[in-house]
Amino acid sequence: MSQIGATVLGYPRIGPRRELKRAVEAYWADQISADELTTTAAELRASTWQELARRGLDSVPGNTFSYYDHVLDTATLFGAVPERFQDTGLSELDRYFAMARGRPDLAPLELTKWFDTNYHYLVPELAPDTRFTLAGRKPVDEFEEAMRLGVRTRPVLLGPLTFLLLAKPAPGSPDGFTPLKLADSLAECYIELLEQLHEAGADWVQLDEPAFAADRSAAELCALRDVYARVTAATNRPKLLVAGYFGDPGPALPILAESGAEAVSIDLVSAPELAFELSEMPGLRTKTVVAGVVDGRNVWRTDVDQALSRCAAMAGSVGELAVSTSCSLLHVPYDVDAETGLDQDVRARLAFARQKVDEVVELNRALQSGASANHKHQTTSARRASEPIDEQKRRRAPYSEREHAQRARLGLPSLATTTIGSFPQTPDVRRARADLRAGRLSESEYRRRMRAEIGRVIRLQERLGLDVLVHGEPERNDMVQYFAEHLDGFATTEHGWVQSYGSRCVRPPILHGDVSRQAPITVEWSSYAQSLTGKPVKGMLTGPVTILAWSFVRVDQPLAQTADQVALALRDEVADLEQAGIWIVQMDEPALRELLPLRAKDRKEYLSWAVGAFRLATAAAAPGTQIHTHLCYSEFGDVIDAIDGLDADVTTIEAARSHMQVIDDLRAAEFGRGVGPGVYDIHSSRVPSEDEIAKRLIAALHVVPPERLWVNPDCGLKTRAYAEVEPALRNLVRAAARARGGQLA
Ligand SMILES: CN1c2c(nc(N)[nH]c2=O)NC[C@@H]1CNc1ccc(C(=O)N[C@@H](CCC(=O)N[C@@H](CCC(=O)N[C@@H](CCC(=O)O)C(=O)O)C(=O)O)C(=O)O)cc1
Ligand SMILES: N[C@@H](CCS)C(=O)O
Ligand SMILES: [Zn+2]
Repeated sequence: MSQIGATVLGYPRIGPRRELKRAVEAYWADQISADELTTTAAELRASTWQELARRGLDSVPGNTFSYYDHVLDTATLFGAVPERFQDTGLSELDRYFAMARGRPDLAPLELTKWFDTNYHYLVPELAPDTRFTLAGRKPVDEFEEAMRLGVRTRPVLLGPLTFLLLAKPAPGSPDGFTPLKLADSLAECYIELLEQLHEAGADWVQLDEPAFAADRSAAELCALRDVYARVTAATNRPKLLVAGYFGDPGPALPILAESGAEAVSIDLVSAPELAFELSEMPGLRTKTVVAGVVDGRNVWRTDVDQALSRCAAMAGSVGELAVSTSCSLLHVPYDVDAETGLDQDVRARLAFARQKVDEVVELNRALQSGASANHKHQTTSARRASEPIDEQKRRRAPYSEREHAQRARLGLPSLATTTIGSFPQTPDVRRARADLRAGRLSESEYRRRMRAEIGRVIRLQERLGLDVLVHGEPERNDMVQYFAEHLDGFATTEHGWVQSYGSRCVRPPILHGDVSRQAPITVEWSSYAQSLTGKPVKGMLTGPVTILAWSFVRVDQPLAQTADQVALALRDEVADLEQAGIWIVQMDEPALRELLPLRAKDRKEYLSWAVGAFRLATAAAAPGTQIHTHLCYSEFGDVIDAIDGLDADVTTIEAARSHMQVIDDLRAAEFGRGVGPGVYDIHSSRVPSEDEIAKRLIAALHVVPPERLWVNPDCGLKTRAYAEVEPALRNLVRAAARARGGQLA
């Protein structure tokens, strides 16, 4: 049987030119048939396997393809389809997409972020009566498909424990039910699947268990031991590689070391100290340890000497040593070579997925030959920013004084209505930007079109009767990339797409050096919008933590220091907006929760610098300038104190999807400033009724006094269409008016 040798834990699947995104979206729009979609998918899989084999991997991961999300794939594979999606009369493929995206009459599964990355998965819903069955053949079919092309893959499956730990109890489940209670029945299905893969000729299967990089209870660790005892005891099965990543698996590692699995992989990028601790785990002496020395989540070339010395440290403690990436390469773009516009110095320091495959192969070769490679790649610049000054993180007046000054200046009503910033990015707007990039449109014509769009957005908001207007962000391709394109110290890519969720992708900027701002970035657009209306226009900025969270960051200085550099640049932007007569500035921090360390012991330090960076960016604002912040995409209950610590005058926060759960969190924290719990779920095309919004306002008014309650959607409207946005906002404004008039009871 083959050894693992050089491998990667997973690979991007959207296609080097986003072929899958385009095909899936065309299928949804009825522009191509299911057959055409499956053909594109098969072509993408084939080219991935062939390329990975050609580049010299000894073990090629399989089953890394997904039409939407690998957690959803796992749920459907094991028959965990919530009742509302059964008997719909839909084809298997359409039912799968309905679970992901919903239908007018069917709520989708909840979407949430994958550990501390910018990828989002669909949350399986499990109930006490969920009966797992092996309902599909995807991993087996794809294994056989690859075999026909001459590649024996190593099918990658989401591990049973991580699957259960990522799931949530289905609505209506009794108190005390946890998905983990279904472990026995799920283990049986894994055994059946492993038998099928064995029969098909798979010699290795990878089971991903990243959930153990977070704090886990004794019961969860026990379940890990029991399930793996059961699964590994199966007789007709391939060898098992259990992959832990995104951090130190802590007490899970000795359990896996003593289990019957033939291999474990460890993430030596996030937990390099593990390389020196394996000697304490005798169970590993008979196992293959897959050393995750090539960073699967960042884009810097690997320091070969450092990687080899980590491998060398493990040599005496393990059976076989294999070389790999720290995690799946899902989180990095395909190919540096496609980026012809990048600065040469920056480019020379980068490795995307393809280059990382080459690095793994090269490292494994060096390891086998016992040679120490003499390549040295300095990952990032070593320049240092000046120390942040604590006084710069405090506003000039306490909230009570600021509230007074802002009330006098802005004269807003109770339950003031606003939106979160972006309005629909219409095909015309996106096309104009594509034309600008391609040189088909001049810079001045592009600006003229964006101003025309801003004019339309302002007129619409005036017609609807909103109180605080926005310019609509038409000029932004993305809320982080746009700022990166205007700041020194960042590089941006042309083709560096990474899947964020489903067919949606982002191009994370590359933060490679010291960050600074040469000139105002947003002032021109916000002041143009303000010139068109007598109502206040909110300036719109992305906060330092979110800019870091959604970029590839330098690793040669602490993140806290980089955050303060970004914050100082934004601080200048806030000052310029004030200077231009913008009295309300929103600094979005949707990713504040996203960077929260997986282990509780590391959180205090993170929250301290993250909150500090936000304050550094905003605190210089005059007391009469109203600072808003906006948070979304997460549940914020466990960071509510940090949100309070941001000291923003108004916090708008996603709430509609979580049934206004945030209201209870705010009550518990005695949150004493302006708050806008989102009353309209912008993730769905459904138009919320006036009554429904009014009910949400009633719930909020139990906790927040009317003069501090803001009425707004959950998040920006960029992914929606005007046909939905206009009636939804009309209902929102009407519901607020009813509430102001006390007509809610
Ligand atoms: C809020 N979220 C974000 C995250 N990370 C970010 N960096 N940004 C975010 O907004 N993480 C958490 C969440 C994730 N959510 C989303 C939501 C929506 C998207 C999304 O819609 N992505 C778009 C791409 C956006 C973009 O960069 N647009 C560019 C390029 C557009 C493009 O593809 N152009 C075409 C030509 C178009 C034409 O001719 O009509 C082309 O180049 O081929 C732009 O507007 O200029 C997506 O389509 O996937 C992502 C994450
Ligand atoms: N201002 C941004 C925030 C998104 S989280 C928007 O409205 O799209
Ligand atoms: Zn948002």
